[in-house]
Amino acid sequence: MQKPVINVNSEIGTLKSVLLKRPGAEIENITPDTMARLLFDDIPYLKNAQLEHDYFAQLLSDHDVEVVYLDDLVEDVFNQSSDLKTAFLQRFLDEAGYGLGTTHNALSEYLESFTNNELITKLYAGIRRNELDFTNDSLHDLAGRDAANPYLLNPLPNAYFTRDPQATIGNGITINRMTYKARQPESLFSEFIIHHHPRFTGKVDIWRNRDNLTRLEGGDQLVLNDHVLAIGVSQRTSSKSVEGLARELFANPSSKFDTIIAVEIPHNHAMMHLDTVFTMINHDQFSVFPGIMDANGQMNIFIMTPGPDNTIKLAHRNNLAATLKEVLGLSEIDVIETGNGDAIIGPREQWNDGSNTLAIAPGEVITYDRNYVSNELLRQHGILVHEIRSSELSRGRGGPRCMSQPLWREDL
Ligand SMILES: NC(=O)NCCC[C@H](N)C(=O)O
Repeated sequence: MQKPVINVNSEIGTLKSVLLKRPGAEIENITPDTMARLLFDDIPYLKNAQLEHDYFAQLLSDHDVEVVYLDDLVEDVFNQSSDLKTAFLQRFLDEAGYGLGTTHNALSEYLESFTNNELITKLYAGIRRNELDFTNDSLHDLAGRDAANPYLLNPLPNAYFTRDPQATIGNGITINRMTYKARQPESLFSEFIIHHHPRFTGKVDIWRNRDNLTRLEGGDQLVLNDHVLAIGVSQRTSSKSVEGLARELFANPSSKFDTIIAVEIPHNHAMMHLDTVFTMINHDQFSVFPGIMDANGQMNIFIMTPGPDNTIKLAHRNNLAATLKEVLGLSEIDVIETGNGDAIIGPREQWNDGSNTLAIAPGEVITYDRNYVSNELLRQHGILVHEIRSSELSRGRGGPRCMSQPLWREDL
């Protein structure tokens, strides 16, 4: 492996480079009827969502963070090679259920008629059934047809949550098999740029690839330090994936990771990933939503470490703070409760991603402005908090950590 191009050995090291996706036309293809399966609870107003996102990007740039747009990287590769573009389109259509037949041919021809920039916008935005005029005379298409769906190609409105389709860990990455159909195409883009963009080709360890059939999402993958990960066992990440990743990381000589804490959280939409209820904000400070614990403050946590002959040792724990102290070698930690642990404010602010902080340096975070109780509490605990506007972005149920994929953090 050459000089690394990805370096993420913590959740808090000074952020130097990050992958974003600005919300685009895909947001305007959410309707009340499709909202639930597209994993939205409301329809954001695109113009303001973009303004809010641009503000987020500007704040990052102002702090010396390189902002890289995922779709720009895809376009770079399309511009370099029309063969790679065609192969990508074929795979995209194949996974959408149009491997061959009349619809495949019509869609292919339609997509190839755009400039590369427009094409990428289109792939994210989706294609409506009535956008193309063709006669469907293929059994292949008739069999797989879902006439109730207004789209031939579904929009990908969750693409601005760049945290989830892949996850950077150390000098490598996992390219994730997403849980729901609504998000599965997103990691095709990640796979494409990691394999083909000159910034990454041959320079990144791929810890786990997209061909795995068990679900894994980046919102559940937290890099606590240069050898310890926390991974949520959640609505989106299965225990099988956590074990598979542990096997890979423990056995691969390029990996320094030797401890994974698998943290079981409730399986629901309000807290679909571990980072919606738990983030690291300083060496010894964490934001936690207490609703993930039972009335006695307990939960299911498994510490995984390498055993003899490629086995994995499992140790059960039930207290999050005690487990963090144990695996991070800390004598004390500061657990800051979302909404100050209040029975109403806590769940309200968690719903709008009050726990989902993005650390840009130790003790310095970006949060949504609407979570003012949690933000004030963070300040009282000595954290430097930068607030971003959040009326529209929050409607997709993800916050600053969800909207960002670090590519480089300074080592601690
Ligand atoms: N890491 C995150 O928690 N990402 C937020 C993803 C929200 C998106 N609407 C989803 O349900 O997948």
